[in-house]
Amino acid sequence: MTPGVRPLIAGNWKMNGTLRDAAALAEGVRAGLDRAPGADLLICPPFLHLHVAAASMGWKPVAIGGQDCSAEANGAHTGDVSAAMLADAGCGFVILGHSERRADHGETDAQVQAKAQAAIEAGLIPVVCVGETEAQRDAGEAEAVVAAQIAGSLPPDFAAAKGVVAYEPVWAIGTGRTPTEADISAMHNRMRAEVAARFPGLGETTRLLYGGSVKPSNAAAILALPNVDGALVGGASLKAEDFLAIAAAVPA
Ligand SMILES: O=C(CO)[C@H](O)COP(=O)(O)O
Repeated sequence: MTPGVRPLIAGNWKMNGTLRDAAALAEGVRAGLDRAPGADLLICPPFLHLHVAAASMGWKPVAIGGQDCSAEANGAHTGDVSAAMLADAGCGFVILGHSERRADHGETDAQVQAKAQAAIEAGLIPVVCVGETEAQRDAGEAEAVVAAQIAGSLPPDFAAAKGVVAYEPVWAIGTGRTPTEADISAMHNRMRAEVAARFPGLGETTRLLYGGSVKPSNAAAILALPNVDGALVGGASLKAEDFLAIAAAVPA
């Protein structure tokens, strides 16, 4: 953890479940909140399930987020959802630049930066994802790739808007494989240096999350690492029990 920074445990539900599932999952998280007093919690349902999740929370105290937004404010952009629409639906956050968006939709750093700026202007906190592929790690390029993604994906207002960076090595997502604690530490230390250099006076306390096969059994060790200020959880966030167990693993 980073001294003075309140941890954030975020659940990315991806494209899973029905309205009924979303209501039950959100209610399960809300009902178990007292197990995780040491962290802020964020759930990111699919767009169509945002309203039932928000209603279940009574709009608080678990934050709600989208999984993407348009860089455009409105207009003829079929299929897109604007940042203002997310805010209107009860969101306080939005995940941007997830590796699945970068891979499935060809999103570039410049596009992610534009989306993050749009999110900030709509009053949302962007959670910008970065991370290397397995080939990039094997080639010894992991830190350089992540540093370049940070340089290219974060808009100038990012740190002042309390933007969050999530390190998610692509090869660790949904695979059950995680980097070693030493590798996570090395990457998060590098990320801290990059963000602090880019945003002097603010980047030192920017929340840096780790994501990629986080589960109850490995959460405590990962969350105890310096410069790891929380987690972005995929599969394990689909069970309230597991998500809350991860949040409860935040060091006191
Ligand atoms: O979604 C994640 C959180 O964004 C990330 O992809 C990790 O997924 P997981 O490996 O299923 O936890």
